[in-house]
Amino acid sequence: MESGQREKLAVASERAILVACLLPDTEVNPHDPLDELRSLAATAGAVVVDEVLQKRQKPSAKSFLGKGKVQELAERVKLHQAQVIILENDLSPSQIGNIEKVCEVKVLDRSELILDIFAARAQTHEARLQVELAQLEYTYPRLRAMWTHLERIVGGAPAGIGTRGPGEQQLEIDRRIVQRKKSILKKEIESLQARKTREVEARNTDHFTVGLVGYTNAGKSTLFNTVTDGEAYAADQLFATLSTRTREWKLGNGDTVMLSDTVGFVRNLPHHLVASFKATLEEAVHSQLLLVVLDVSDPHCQRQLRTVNEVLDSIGATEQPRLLVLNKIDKVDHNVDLLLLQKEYPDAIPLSAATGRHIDQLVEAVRGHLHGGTVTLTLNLAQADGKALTFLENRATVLERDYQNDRVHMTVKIGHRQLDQLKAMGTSAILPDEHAQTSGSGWGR
Ligand SMILES: Nc1nc2c(ncn2[C@@H]2O[C@H](COP(=O)(O)OP(=O)(O)OP(=O)(O)O)[C@@H](O)[C@H]2O)c(=O)[nH]1
Ligand SMILES: [Mg+2]
Repeated sequence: MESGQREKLAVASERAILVACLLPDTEVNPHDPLDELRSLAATAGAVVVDEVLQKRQKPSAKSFLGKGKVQELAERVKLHQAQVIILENDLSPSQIGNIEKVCEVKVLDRSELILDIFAARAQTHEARLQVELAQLEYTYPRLRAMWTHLERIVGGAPAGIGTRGPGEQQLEIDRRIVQRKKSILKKEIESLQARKTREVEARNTDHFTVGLVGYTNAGKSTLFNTVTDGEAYAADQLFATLSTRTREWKLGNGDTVMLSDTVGFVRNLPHHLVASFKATLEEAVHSQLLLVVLDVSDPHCQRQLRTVNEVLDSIGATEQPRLLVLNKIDKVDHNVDLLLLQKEYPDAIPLSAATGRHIDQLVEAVRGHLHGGTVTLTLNLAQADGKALTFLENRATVLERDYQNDRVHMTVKIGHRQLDQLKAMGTSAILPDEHAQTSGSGWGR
């Protein structure tokens, strides 16, 4: 085949060969380096017909894999009548092109596979815009590079990913048009984000907000449905949820919080996706408490927890407390991971979102965070305490506010961690002693 391998990036029901090139710093499961790629491929609907591993000290500049390995792949493609090669590693456009030339089938890297899944799943207007932008940024240069050494232009409207997002058709369009399209998409997304931020902030002042975060397939949507009678889509596949949903969670005794379900994380999420899905995670970034949901029946749950914490740090969700939820305990009896996690995180709550077991403990813990402690303080506005004031408005619940000249006396409900942050921000702002005192119980957990 001399051209057109990549006219259609979707891999649904295609025969796929999975390949991982293991470099000294490749972050995969050493016992089964292809496990995650396998689930991603299955989620995208590919049929895996073969798996290939190669160990190298560094990638080959030309085709990432060694020359002999690429030859071997070409033979395996023929043997299994494979239609696509999917690599664990992220390749440069020309490396992809070079493997395609030898193997005569299309080649996708991990980021493109994830993009493909996102493209198929994106349901809201915003999610679609984000996927489209990410495809323009990531896939377009790769298609373009391929194109330059193709002699013949394949006409006709492509199916599959090309109809969902910007696919092969874009190849015929001038680069400048793509640039213009990108900036229009960015503007549109920015305005959606700004609106969302305003909505989230408005919600935060009315209600205590709780965000569900975690690795994809951890059970966030199941937990969301269990506690809110919501109807978030829960399914045994990766990235079942692609946009955020928020509902009331009644904790009993008249206590209500707003709970948001969010998109799941995955190791090494392509950075264009991290950037573009930040908006989807906006609710999580701004929520006052994060419930980190972990699937303890997954043998890689420890690693997944690390990924989740890293992603949260990278999107700036660092101010609110994180409460660890050890989900799917109905699937395991005292496995080692569960015991280790409980030892390491004594506040973690083991439960089953599916059966409802120990949900009451979660409710109690959230209630503890909701009530936090009450602090009375005075901000001296003449001393440039605008920052502290904004912080309080966003991160605490203001119960009372009384302006007197250049001072504002406030009573706020605030968590431990937030109070520490407030203090670190400039204690001159807070008049101590008789004005600033903490009261009440139920701090944290
Ligand atoms: N056995 C068991 N299965 C569960 C439990 N919670 C969730 N599941 C199953 O795990 C799968 C994934 O659940 P979801 O709720 O869709 O997971 P998610 O975290 O929302 O996933 P994404 O939306 O992809 O990020 C589904 O098949 C659920 O039925 C549980 O407590 N026990
Ligand atoms: Mg979900």
